[in-house]
Amino acid sequence: MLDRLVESLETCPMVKRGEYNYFIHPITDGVPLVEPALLRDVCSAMVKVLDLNNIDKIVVVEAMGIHIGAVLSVMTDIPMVVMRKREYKLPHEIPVHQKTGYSKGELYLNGVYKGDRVIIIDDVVSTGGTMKALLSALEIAGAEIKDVCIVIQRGNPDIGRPYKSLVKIEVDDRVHVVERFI
Ligand SMILES: O=P(O)(O)OC[C@H]1O[C@H](OP(=O)(O)OP(=O)(O)O)[C@H](O)[C@@H]1O
Ligand SMILES: Nc1nc2[nH]cnc2c(=O)[nH]1
Repeated sequence: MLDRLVESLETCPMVKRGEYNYFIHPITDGVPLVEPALLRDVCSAMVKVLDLNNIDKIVVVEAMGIHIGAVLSVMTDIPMVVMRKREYKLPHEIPVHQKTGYSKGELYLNGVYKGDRVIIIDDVVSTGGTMKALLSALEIAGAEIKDVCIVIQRGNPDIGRPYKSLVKIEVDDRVHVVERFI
């Protein structure tokens, strides 16, 4: 099920972002082309890995969680919430600070309320900064986090709670897939 993901990761191009070795891949960048079969493989694997019983909302973070969340939402009929990089100043909007290995900024959560049973999905976890920001916003909202699944785990980042991933990679001058969880 994940052969296409593994093969495309092991052959994807790398660039430097400062001192950070950044891999460029369709799932994490939408570049150069997102093949439907790859997206289908990833979301089918997520359906197998995630506990989808009694879930109110799928929560993703702008930007490269959106395409995965959209496909999963259509597959499961569970609505999706997108945590944005732009504020809307809606009532109950929750702002948090995001820091990754190469960037920082603000994230704004709307549309999640006390008692919502949510799952979190994202394309990659590296320093864990984005997940920690999202988790803190969901805690403020009073949501119940039922499961977390991230497509690509880069190293062993701690996000302050257990999470699932489909593949684990190590990155030097190229990507090495060191584990596949399904
Ligand atoms: O574990 P971390 O170090 O936080 O890195 C993981 C995050 O990095 C990317 O987000 P980013 O906001 O950089 O880019 P995007 O807008 O292309 O998703 C990616 O989509 C993850 O959310
Ligand atoms: N595409 C991509 N996204 C990331 N987010 C955090 N690290 C990376 C990376 O190396 N590549």
